[in-house]
Amino acid sequence: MDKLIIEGGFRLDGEVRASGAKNAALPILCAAILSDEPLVLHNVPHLQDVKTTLKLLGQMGVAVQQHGSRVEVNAAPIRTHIAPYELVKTMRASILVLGPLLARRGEAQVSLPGGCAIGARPVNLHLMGLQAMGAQIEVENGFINARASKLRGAQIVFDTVTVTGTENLMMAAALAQGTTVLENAAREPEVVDLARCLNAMGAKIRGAGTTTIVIDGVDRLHAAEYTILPDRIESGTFLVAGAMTRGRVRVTHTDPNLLDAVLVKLQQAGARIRTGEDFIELDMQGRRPRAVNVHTMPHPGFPTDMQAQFMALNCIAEGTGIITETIFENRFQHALELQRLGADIKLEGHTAIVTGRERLTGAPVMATDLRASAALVAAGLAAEGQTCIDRIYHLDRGYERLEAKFEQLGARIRRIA
Ligand SMILES: CC(=O)N[C@H]1[C@@H](OP(=O)(O)OP(=O)(O)OC[C@H]2O[C@@H](n3ccc(=O)[nH]c3=O)[C@H](O)[C@@H]2O)O[C@H](CO)[C@@H](O)[C@@H]1O
Ligand SMILES: C=C(OP(=O)(O)O)C(=O)O
Repeated sequence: MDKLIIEGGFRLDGEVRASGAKNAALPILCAAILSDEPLVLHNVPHLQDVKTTLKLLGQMGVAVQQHGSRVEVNAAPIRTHIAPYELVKTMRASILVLGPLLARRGEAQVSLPGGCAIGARPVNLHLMGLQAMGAQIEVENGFINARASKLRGAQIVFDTVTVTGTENLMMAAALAQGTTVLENAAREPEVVDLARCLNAMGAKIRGAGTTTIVIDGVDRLHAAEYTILPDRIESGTFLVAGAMTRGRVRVTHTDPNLLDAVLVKLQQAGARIRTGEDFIELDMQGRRPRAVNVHTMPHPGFPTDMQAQFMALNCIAEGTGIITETIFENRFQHALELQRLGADIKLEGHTAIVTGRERLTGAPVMATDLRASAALVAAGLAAEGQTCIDRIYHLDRGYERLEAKFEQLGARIRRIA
């Protein structure tokens, strides 16, 4: 198993390019199932979850061609509606084939998904929505078996805001008979990106980015070409690491509008932030960050996918910061590992009280999930001495060439097999 070795305690200084967003690329790749014409995508990030999705699509008979960040997916030859456990278990987003398979083929057999162990993560709202659209669904032997001769438009109110739930139903509704209204829908930029791509394929979706999305079903979707939006969580991860090392980091090919809640917190932490249309520059001017309070919320609130990185920031900041996680019930596993680097963290239910230490010291640690791993990398870069991070396959699921990009910023980081 690969590990990362970090020699920490040095300022990051430099420029790094953001990749395309994992959480937009994954649903958009699944959207290709809805059409029998090619979907050409640009800015697709090279990371393990994308590879797994392409393998899953390939196994269903979908034709895939990849040249760098350009991926062409053609679902004309699709021949099966089964998403097997072996592939689905590694990746939460594989549930996103359910809606498209059901809409296009009238049938889907999808293993219950895996992914980051950050909470129970049920899919009841995905299933409830599809049932409201006329699907018959049974869960048996670890598989969701769904059937519908033709999905019908429906009025669906989500009990809880769900990102992939909104995406799955939006895709299913694109080919349903009649109009679907999704109430209390997720407003994440990745939901908007999916809606834009579907509309480029001929779907009739309006309201994406608000809490009410209206989808007029169409008979078929056609070929399209689309560019995936930048990864706001990857961008935010580089900025936090820059702040923790009292450095200067410029992220290019990104979109500052996607990171409002995160940039506010970085400014509160004492960072000087400068933005342009497609870049964000953070400069700590050599100063130690100040601790900040963070309360995770659905978009446009503070993203849970940046919570671990801000906990790491508070570990080395001046003062005490309170982190409240409201989305996932088990997303504090990084706290125990950060304590190995000398952090002062008290956990009380879904709250973590973090008192910053002047210095952290390197230690062997274990990555437990994707953003926990990113937090450990940032902490390792700020800690004095050597940090060795084990189980980095979590990191490879969601970051493209992470160590190469950090090296570009001056980090002393290497991968060992
Ligand atoms: C591939 C992808 O885009 N993953 C993102 C997506 O995950 P994902 O879409 O899985 O997360 P959700 O938005 O669905 O989860 C939000 C909350 O709703 C609950 N819930 C969800 C569905 C359901 O049917 N029933 C239910 O109770 C979940 O347990 C959780 O407590 O949004 C999360 C929240 O921003 C991010 O952390 C993930 O990075
Ligand atoms: C939790 C995440 O991913 P997933 O939903 O794919 O497990 C994430 O991207 O932080």
